[in-house]
Amino acid sequence: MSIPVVDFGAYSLSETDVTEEQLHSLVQELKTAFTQVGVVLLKNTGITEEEVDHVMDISKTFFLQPDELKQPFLRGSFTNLPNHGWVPLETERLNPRRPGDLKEAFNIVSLHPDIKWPSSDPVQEFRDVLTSFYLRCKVLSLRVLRVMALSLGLDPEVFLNAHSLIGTDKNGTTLRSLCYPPVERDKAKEGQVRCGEHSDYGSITLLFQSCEGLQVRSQSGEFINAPAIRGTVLINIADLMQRWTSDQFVSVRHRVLLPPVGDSSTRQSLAFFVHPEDDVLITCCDGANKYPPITAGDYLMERFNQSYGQN
Ligand SMILES: O=C(O)CCC(=O)C(=O)O
Ligand SMILES: [Fe+2]
Repeated sequence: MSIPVVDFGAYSLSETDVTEEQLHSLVQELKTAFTQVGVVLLKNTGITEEEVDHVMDISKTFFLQPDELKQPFLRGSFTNLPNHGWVPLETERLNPRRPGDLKEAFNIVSLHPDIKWPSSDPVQEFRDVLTSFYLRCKVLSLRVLRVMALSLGLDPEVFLNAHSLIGTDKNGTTLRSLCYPPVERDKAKEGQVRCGEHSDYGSITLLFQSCEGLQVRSQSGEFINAPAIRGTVLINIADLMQRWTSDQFVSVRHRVLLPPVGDSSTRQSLAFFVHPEDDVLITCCDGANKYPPITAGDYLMERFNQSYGQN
């Protein structure tokens, strides 16, 4: 298996007039990718390498600060936003059978003006840079969701209607900036990895990577290295979308292992996890009733409890 690369230029963020013909060809390409592989690399989306670099640079500056400066933003300390904030090293297990993941993260779930942001001298730009990137990812996601609905012969608005409150506390969509620090092999615990194997929880995920390291599991069960091509965004189907489409779109398991011995580099990535509104009831879109209806919010809480060792 290899990950298909699709040119999204005709419907990129800077394009306002996509023709029927161009849209039709994107619909076909994304249908093949999402029904057969579950993942695609999109190029020419309108989100530039420079934008991604800028978000990664300011994020790295934040992560390199001492923990006591990050502590006030700890995940779990924001009222009504259980997933918002800083996730320290080794506190999350995306595969609950492994030790804590060797990664640090910052999750942005809501853009509400009252939320407090890191703003000390070296990270004064953090809020503006991450907010504008969040909004760019939101627009791209909505374009992709439209193409996805068309590819299943559905009303083009069907997924969009369930994603109209992205960036508010009624919707779980999250921009997560991830940082995988250099690994000291002799200190790593048995079975510990950078990011345990898992599938994502929501509709789709957009992923920007600084370098290779991500592995994606093919439908036949082997893990393959995902290329990190500058200027592209990797988009994968997540579990709720698979359920919503009665398994027509397939979500993919993926992971980030430890780097090879002797490689002491830092890895960074930016993941935009797209979710429907919390109160949207997800029922199979083809009427098949293959899975019982569940609200997007209940489904998400169930999955978080597994990753943070509760339940
Ligand atoms: O960092 C990566 O490349 C993958 C991160 C990921 O899969 C996740 O946080 O869900
Ligand atoms: Fe993931």
